[in-house]
Amino acid sequence: MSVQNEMHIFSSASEMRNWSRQQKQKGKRIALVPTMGYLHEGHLSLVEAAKELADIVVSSIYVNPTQFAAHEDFGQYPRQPEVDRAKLKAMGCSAVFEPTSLYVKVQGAESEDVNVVGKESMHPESHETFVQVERLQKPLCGGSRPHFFRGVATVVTKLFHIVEPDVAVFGRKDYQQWRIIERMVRDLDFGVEVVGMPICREQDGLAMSSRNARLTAEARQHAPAIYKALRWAMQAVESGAEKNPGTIQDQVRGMIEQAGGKMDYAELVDAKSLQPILDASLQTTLLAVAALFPSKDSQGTVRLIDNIVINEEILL
Ligand SMILES: Nc1ncnc2c1ncn2[C@@H]1O[C@H](COP(=O)(O)OP(=O)(O)OP(=O)(O)O)[C@@H](O)[C@H]1O
Ligand SMILES: CC(C)(CO)[C@@H](O)C(=O)[O-]
Ligand code: BAL
Repeated sequence: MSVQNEMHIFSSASEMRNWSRQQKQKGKRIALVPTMGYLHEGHLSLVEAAKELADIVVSSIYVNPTQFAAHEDFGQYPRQPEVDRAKLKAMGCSAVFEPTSLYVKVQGAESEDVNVVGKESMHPESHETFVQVERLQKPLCGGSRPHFFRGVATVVTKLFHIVEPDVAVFGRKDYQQWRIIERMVRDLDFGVEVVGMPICREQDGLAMSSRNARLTAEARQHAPAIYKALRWAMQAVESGAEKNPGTIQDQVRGMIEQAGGKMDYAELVDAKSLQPILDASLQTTLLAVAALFPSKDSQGTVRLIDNIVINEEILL
């Protein structure tokens, strides 16, 4: 543990938990903002929201191997811990949890976490307990990243057990992730309130994402087409001009592909159940997309996700 200008930095789970418990004994309410680092304004908006919801904000920075498959960008994921710490300190975070690993290796094993590649995700063979949110994890990102939400739910469970927050703040850019954590907390009786905050965007509409830093200059210029397509769809449904999910999905795909994106998916689903819909005008609808744009690193592509909620007032 170290203290940088009053901000505590923990790498050990037990030290983190002890500190959290001490704060609770003093009557403090704790908010957790889980991240994978390389922080931008989107992350900082979550910290800002967390400050309003609790007395103390803890942020975690951990690029979690179990939510990556071997062929994905775990190695290329951008990292800048010193800069991140300075940003969190400036935002008034009280503590940062930065574990080196959250997955226990068999004593004496030679390999590091990321060198032991499971069939679907990266974790040491010695780790065998996972949390799965059965139905919500399947559609959208679960289609092309079948390992992903199992890794997310498992690591968020661990973070909740270590930090023991009263409230945890997530971004709705990762809309499916937010819904999955909400459901996990409800189904498994975690005593944590889950809050989802709106998407922060760059001036040209591109959703802020740590992975934007990996885009080529040209791809960065073209990627705002994602948000333009989402806005077009929202306008088309809410004005009554279009309600057929298939037609809207095709248009959105076309607009993103024209900008050089390779589509993973563009889907209209019910905003709560994430199940396919027949008529976009009848319920609050999530239009979620994932598309690949060229990267400047050896991975070749960057997978960007974004979404828009249509007819939001129906759900409210
Ligand atoms: N643009 C954004 N607006 C609001 N919240 C965001 C935004 N980007 C990320 N978040 C939220 O920040 C938290 C941590 O996300 P993460 O560290 O993976 O950042 P990220 O920018 O989404 O990275 P990437 O998409 O490249 O993995 C998540 O709850 C995520 O939804
Ligand atoms: C929630 C999370 C920190 C779990 O690793 C990650 O999926 C993210 O940054 O969105
Ligand atoms: N925010 C999403 C984390 C991931 O793509 O692994």
